[in-house]
Amino acid sequence: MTPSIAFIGVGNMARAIFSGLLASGYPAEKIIGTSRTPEKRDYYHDHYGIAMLAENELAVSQADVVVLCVKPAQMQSVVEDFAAQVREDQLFISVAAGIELEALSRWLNTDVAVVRSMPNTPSQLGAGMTGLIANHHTSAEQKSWVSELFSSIGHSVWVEEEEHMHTVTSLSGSAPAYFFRFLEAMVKSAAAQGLDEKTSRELASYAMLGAARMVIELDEPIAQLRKNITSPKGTTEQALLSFEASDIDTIVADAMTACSNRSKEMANDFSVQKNK
Ligand SMILES: NC(=O)C1=CN([C@@H]2O[C@H](COP(=O)(O)OP(=O)(O)OC[C@H]3O[C@@H](n4cnc5c(N)ncnc54)[C@H](O)[C@@H]3O)[C@@H](O)[C@H]2O)C=CC1
Ligand SMILES: O=C(O)[C@@H]1CCC=N1
Repeated sequence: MTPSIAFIGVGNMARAIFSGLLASGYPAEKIIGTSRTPEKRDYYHDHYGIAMLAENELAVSQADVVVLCVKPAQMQSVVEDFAAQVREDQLFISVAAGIELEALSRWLNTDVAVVRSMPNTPSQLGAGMTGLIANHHTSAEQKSWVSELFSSIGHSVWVEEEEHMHTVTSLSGSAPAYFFRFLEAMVKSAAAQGLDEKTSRELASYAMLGAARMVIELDEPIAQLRKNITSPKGTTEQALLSFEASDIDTIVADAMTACSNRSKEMANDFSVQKNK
């Protein structure tokens, strides 16, 4: 039987996941969303055909699987508000950055299966990448169902150590924004060279997509793929020399470290020590 899934907090990430699920054939009548805003409830019901409820408690009581999609700062009060409704046969999946399994289990206050995920917004096109880790109440069967769920909207990877979720956040959860920022800079530079935005956007984004596909589909080191484009005394060499002059490794490492560090700070804010 297809499990019913409740999305608590319907914003960017919840919409990305359930629209990906619907596109992959998940039945709309098995999806519930919650929102406190009547207009948003009407909109999501009308556009996606899913049930939209005002009460998180009611949605949780009707679901087999609950996907927690509110912002990290809201998570504790949202979860504690419905914790009395939780049944031990349910499965909870959090998408929140920085919130550890221990904190989620503490707020749920029941020996229930909890999966911490770090998805990304390309999930809405079936092109997502999600990092996953589960608590010890999660059965092998539940983990396999979660793998299938996230595979229907892209790819997923289980990590061994919860600490690795900080790195996952900086590598795939937040990373689409880095690539958008890179594209924005490219389109801006092309405009300065006189090319219109629509044409620049198409040229640069297909170059990005093609490069990503080469990394994924060809079994070659990334550095070799780069070298294959870089003719001695050619054009690419000049662009890459410019990146090296700006110390691209440091620019990227600093950004990824800042991202992971913020995730660690958020974990610390909700840790058991801090909440004693
Ligand atoms: N946006 C992204 O690319 C990613 C986001 N995440 C995680 O997803 C979660 C949500 O992020 P976004 O979707 O970007 O934020 P968002 O602000 O778009 O969505 C959160 C939604 O929760 C709703 N909400 C707040 N309190 C509520 C309550 N008591 N009951 C019901 N709904 C409530 C808000 O109205 C909002 O629509 C965060 O925890 C974030 O860390 C994870 C990976 C990627
Ligand atoms: O910026 C954030 O906190 C969320 C988590 C990963 C992507 N967006």
